[in-house]
Amino acid sequence: MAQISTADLYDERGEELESVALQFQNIGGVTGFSGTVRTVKCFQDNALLKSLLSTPGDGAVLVIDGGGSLQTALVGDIIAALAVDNGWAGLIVNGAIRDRVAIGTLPFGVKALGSNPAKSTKTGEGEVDVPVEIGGVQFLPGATVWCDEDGILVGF
Ligand SMILES: O=C([O-])CC(=O)C(=O)O
Repeated sequence: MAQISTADLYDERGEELESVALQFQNIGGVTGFSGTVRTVKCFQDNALLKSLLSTPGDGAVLVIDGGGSLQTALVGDIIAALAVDNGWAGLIVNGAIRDRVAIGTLPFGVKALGSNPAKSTKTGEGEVDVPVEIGGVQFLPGATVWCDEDGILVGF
């Protein structure tokens, strides 16, 4: 069954939920997705998120706070396919991705600010499952996030 639209969910529960006004692009092959929030905070370096997406996702959505940098891609088609194989529901990337066309064929939700063919560094620097803020909205690990073409809602 299709998930409830974010607009209908907002009408039901708006006061309890936060809505992200920052405009993300819908890049994945699935646009409506939801799940428990997990987080990674990293800057132009994607080794940490790759290792996390190599572990079981159990239907969670990984919120990647790349500081809004569009200088390098944090996710490409290989990492996105890894996430699909490990049972993640989707990614919200406060930053750039690459391999946009290939990611669009995956049965997977990917929202990102944009794309850039330049790759990220691979030092592993960053933090996992810390609170992150995107567009003025806090994402706490363990919260629930709902995404579709209209936007992103987060709450409990
Ligand atoms: O390796 C990277 O930096 C990301 C990438 O291109 C991929 O996931 O395909």
